[in-house]
Amino acid sequence: MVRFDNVSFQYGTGHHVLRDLSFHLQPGSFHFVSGASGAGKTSLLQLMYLWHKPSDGRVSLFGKDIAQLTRRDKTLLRRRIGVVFQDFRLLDHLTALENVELPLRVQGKGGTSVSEHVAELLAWVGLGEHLHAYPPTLSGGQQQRVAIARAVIGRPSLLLADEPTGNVDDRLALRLLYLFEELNKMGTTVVIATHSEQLVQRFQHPVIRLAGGDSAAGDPPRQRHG
Ligand SMILES: Nc1ncnc2c1ncn2[C@@H]1O[C@H](COP(=O)(O)OP(=O)(O)OP(=O)(O)O)[C@@H](O)[C@H]1O
Repeated sequence: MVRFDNVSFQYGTGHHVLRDLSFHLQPGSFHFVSGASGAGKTSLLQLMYLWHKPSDGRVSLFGKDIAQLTRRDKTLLRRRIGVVFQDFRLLDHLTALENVELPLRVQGKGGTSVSEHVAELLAWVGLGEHLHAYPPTLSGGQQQRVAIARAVIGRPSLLLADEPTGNVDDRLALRLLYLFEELNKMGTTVVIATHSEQLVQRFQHPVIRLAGGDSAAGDPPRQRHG
C-alpha cells in the first residue's frame, strides 16, 4: 500500500527533515506516526499524499513509484485517499453536512439516504447540533471534525490524518479513534500522526517513530512496522 525505501526529504536546500527512512505499510494496516514537533510527521504524510517527491530514495503508493506518476495518475490515486490535514480545507459557503456529502456527490451519490448517513456520522463525531452550520461559525476543533467526517465518508483505501485529535477532549479523541478503527476493519489502511503517547499506548498499533532528519544525525529513526 505504502512503501518507503531509503527515503530522505528536505525542503529546497534546507536541512534533512527525513533521512534514510524505510518501511512498508501493508494494505489494511493501522499505523501511528509519532515524533516531537518538527520531527517531520506532516512532511511524511504529505509525501504519502503526493505533495512532495523524496529528495532521495523511493516512495511507492498502491504499488507505483510516485516519481513516475503523471498529473492524471496523481489525481486518480488521490481519489482513493482520505486526508485530514491541519488546515481543514472546508468550503466556507457549504454547510457542515454539505461539505461531508461532497465526496459522495462527486462519486454520483446523493439523495435522502446519503444525507441521513452523513448526519449520523456528524452526530457520532459530536456535531449533531451543527449539521447546517457554515465552517466560519464553527470552532477549530469542530471544523476539524467536519474534515474528519469528510475524509472517512467515502471509505477511502488509505486514510491519512495529521493530529486529528489535537483539538478535542479525551472523550472525543477516543470516539475519533474508534471511528478510524471501524474504517480500518472495513479495509482502509490508516495512518495517524499524533503527539499523544497516551493514544499510541492505548491503541497498540505499530508506530513509525520519527526522530527528525538532521537533528537525529548518527541516530537512525526508530520505528516498528508491520
Ligand atoms: N514548506 C516548508 N518549507 C520549509 N521548511 C518546512 C516546510 N514545512 C515544514 N518545514 C520544516 O520541516 C521540518 C518538519 O516539519 P513538519 O511540519 O513535517 O513536522 P511535524 O513533526 O509535523 O511538526 P508539528 O508536530 O509541529 O506539526 C520543520 O523543521 C519545519 O520547519
